[in-house]
Amino acid sequence: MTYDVEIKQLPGNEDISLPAKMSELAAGFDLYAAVTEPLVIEPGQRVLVPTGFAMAMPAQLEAQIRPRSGLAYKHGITCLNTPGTIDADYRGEVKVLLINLGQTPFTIERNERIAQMVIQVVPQVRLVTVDELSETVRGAGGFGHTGTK
Ligand SMILES: O=c1ccn([C@H]2C[C@H](O)[C@@H](COP(=O)(O)OP(=O)(O)OP(=O)(O)O)O2)c(=O)[nH]1
Ligand SMILES: [Mg+2]
Repeated sequence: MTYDVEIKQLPGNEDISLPAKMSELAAGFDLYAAVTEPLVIEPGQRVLVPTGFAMAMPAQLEAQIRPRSGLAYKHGITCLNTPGTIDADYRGEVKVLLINLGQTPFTIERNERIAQMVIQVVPQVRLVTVDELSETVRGAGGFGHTGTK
């Protein structure tokens, strides 16, 4: 099924590319930095990077902001809150929270691709409060209880 998702370029960002897929079957739309001037992220520093656009999705969708593996592998640049969550009712500018986990400063240029956005269907769920939960073999086991590591 194909969903229509509205995106709106925000004033002053006409030169910033809108989210775009880099290959025909790419899962994510790459997001571009709307920084006004080159932005240096020092090792260990986190920055909230504007993208220059806002969006409106049908109620059953969410958008996830994920790191780009190339930036992560080559420079240690990743999303701190990965995956970031864009709610269907959010109308503000989409922003990307980056952190530099590398050992050297990294400079983001205006209109550079900094992250990607994957849009997914969120099942409509109702939470039902109960006194007893159904039993399972796993029960309360977790956090590695099936192995030694
Ligand atoms: O990487 C992100 C994460 C969030 N947002 C925007 C869209 C999202 O709908 C809103 C709220 O995000 P979230 O629910 O993760 O943050 P919160 O700390 O719970 O804030 P709020 O109280 O506004 O929900 O912020 C972004 O632009 N980029
Ligand atoms: Mg929230």
